[in-house]
Amino acid sequence: MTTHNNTTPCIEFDDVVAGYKDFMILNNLSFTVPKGSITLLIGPNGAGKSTVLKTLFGLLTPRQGKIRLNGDDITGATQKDLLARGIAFVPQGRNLFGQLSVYENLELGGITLGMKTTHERIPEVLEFFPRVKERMNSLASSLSGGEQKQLEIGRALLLRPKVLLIDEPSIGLSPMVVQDVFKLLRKLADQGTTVLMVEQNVKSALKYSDNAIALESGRLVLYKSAAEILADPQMERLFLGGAHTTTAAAATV
Ligand SMILES: Nc1ncnc2c1ncn2[C@@H]1O[C@H](COP(=O)(O)OP(=O)(O)OP(=O)(O)O)[C@@H](O)[C@H]1O
Repeated sequence: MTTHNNTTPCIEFDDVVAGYKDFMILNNLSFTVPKGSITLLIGPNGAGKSTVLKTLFGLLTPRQGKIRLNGDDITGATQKDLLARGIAFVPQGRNLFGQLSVYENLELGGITLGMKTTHERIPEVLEFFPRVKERMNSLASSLSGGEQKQLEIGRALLLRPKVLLIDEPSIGLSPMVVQDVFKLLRKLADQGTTVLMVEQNVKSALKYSDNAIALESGRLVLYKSAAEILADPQMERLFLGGAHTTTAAAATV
């Protein structure tokens, strides 16, 4: 949680409807994510949090509405275009090539950059993760869960993303490693990266976030600053997975 006052919109969802085949998950969803902030997506299982990230990363095409990045319409843009515009996605779970080395996994992350740039950037990314750096030549599958997640984040950082989408980074990590991941995200946001994160570990994540958006059935039910939520005596209800609060009606959207 910081005292960021930057309200320049980076990501805008404008009346977005999106889903799988004929089943719509996001229902007329509108919100704005300010530049250089960490915004946390919260809500019960199946609310559509991951679907927001997937839609933003071009894995789903909105059926209706607009998505904008720094004012540019990116609705329906290809993943290649979105990567070129600086959007990186760290999905839920493990997404490494276990039988390749740590270094080779990083090389693959830089495939759109070309090998020269990738090799220049790998050392700078590894500076964020000293333990991963020590294991540079080990198989990715031999890293601990926390180190593997750090490597995945490092692979995304190779692209020097302007927007980092990250889905449940804390899964399978010890509380201390989770704090390290959140601290790193905070540092990146303070340097200007816009972070949109899905995280079940709400209370802990809020401490490092600027704003939170609560979804229910693909609809926005609350948009508040992290500070306000943390100070709200009813906030525990959010952490139990139900985003219905009496504050929802008064939410600032
Ligand atoms: N590939 C898919 N095909 C069809 N339905 C899907 C697909 N992926 C997700 N869904 C459905 O979309 C809905 C929203 O899923 P989503 O993963 O966005 O929820 P979430 O809020 O991230 O939930 P969780 O906290 O459980 O991860 C769920 O009902 C889910 O079953």
